[in-house]
Amino acid sequence: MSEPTSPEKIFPVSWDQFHRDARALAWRISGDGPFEAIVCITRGGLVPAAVVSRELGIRLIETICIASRHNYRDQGELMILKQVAKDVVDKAGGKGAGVLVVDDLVDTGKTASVVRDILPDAHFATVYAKPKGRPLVDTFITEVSQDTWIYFPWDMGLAFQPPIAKGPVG
Ligand SMILES: O=P(O)(O)OC[C@H]1O[C@H](OP(=O)(O)OP(=O)(O)O)[C@H](O)[C@@H]1O
Ligand code: HPA
Ligand SMILES: [Mg+2]
Repeated sequence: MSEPTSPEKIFPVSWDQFHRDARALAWRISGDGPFEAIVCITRGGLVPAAVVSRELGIRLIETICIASRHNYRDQGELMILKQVAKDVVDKAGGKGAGVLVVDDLVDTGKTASVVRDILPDAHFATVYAKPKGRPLVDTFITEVSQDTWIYFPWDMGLAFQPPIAKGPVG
């Protein structure tokens, strides 16, 4: 079932800001390791996972491929397109101890709870968090309100801005 999602506020994030926030995430979790592997939740987790793996020197990177928003913002059925490889799940007792799970954000928490079921002892880190999903993450950098939509740099491009004096367009 899709949920009605029409956030009132927007939070646009530039590449520069995202890099700084992802690096801050690496700093914050640097004392929580050591981590043997990163499990990155694609696609949004790919970029922060690259930054965190570089900062913390973690070279074993696995993915779990999950899609839930098939029509842009509206959340639909959550589909696991690719599972975590067995050798990574089997590390440190089979519950994810020593594994760092990385995603761009936690919103309703549905994606995070599915991954937690697979890796209950993993450390779960996201760059951004909304209140509903926040209890499911161990570490995040910035919290935004539930009615805020985060625009990631890979979803945006440069666009002409009409002068303020021209008034609102449309
Ligand atoms: O907490 P939730 O409400 O589950 O939402 C958070 C998830 O939604 C987005 O992924 P999406 O399924 O849209 O796929 P994408 O990463 O490929 O953009 C985002 O990257 C998170 O993984
Ligand atoms: N922005 C981008 N993708 C998302 C969001 C958001 O606020 N919530 C869930 N997926
Ligand atoms: Mg995602």
